[in-house]
Amino acid sequence: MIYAEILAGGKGTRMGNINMPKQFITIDGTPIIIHTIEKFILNDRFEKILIVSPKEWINYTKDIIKKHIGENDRLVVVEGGSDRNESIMSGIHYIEKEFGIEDDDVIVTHDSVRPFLTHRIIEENIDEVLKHGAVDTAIEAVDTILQSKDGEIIDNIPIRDTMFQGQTPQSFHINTLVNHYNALSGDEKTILTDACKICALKGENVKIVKGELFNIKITTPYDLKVAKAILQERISK
Ligand SMILES: Nc1ccn([C@@H]2O[C@H](COP(=O)(O)OP(=O)(O)OP(=O)(O)O)[C@@H](O)[C@H]2O)c(=O)n1
Ligand SMILES: O=P(O)(O)OC[C@@H](O)[C@@H](O)[C@@H](O)CO
Repeated sequence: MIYAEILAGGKGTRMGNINMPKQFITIDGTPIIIHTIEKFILNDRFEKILIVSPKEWINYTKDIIKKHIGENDRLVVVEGGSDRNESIMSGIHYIEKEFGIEDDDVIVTHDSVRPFLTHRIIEENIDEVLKHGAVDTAIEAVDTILQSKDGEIIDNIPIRDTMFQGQTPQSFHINTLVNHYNALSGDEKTILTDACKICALKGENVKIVKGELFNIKITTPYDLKVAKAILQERISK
């Protein structure tokens, strides 16, 4: 089976002083998370689309889905976890409990706050994850990337042609992801900034799907302004 999991379990602290997690802020009258869910609903290859939300926002999430999308049997709201990867696992536990997990079951995970992903990106994630254990979405680095441990002195300037910037979706054979995650040490878990790193750390080949420059993650108030501009100028169409 092919599942989608939209990650909305975060609080959005870098967005500053807001009265709700950033995924619920509206752009053009529609909450960011709804813009994102709408992209996934359009793809009928997903059996279920899980949305992980903070415990205290579950009812609110269900309410706005009802208001903007209506009843949809494929959408399921699940409680998130203490960090991003724990939220992914929380969705997977739900799948295991409700449906069981077969070796060929795959999951396409995506940040709720990246509403500008395209149909092509979703389709390529599905096609590639059916062939590989793990898939990341990335764009070629435009700037030269500097490496510095102390933020003062440059240690290394890697060859730019080999540098990419990771986005989401990130897609996995569910059992592969769970096995690698469970094999991580506590120290390894602390350095994770995404789920593909779980697989990369454990030697799994992670296939790259081409992302888009406009597939931004809305993290700060600046990103919110950029997101409004992307929508108004129809840059992501
Ligand atoms: N426990 C968590 C933490 C994050 N996320 C989700 O992961 C995505 C990317 O994370 P990020 O942008 O860091 O979101 P927040 O953790 O909400 O932001 P901040 O770090 O500023 O608090 C977001 O859609 C967020 O809701 C999640 O599902 N569960
Ligand atoms: O919470 P952070 O903003 O550090 O990380 C989020 C990331 O995991 C994710 O959105 C992609 O950027 C993956 O590369």
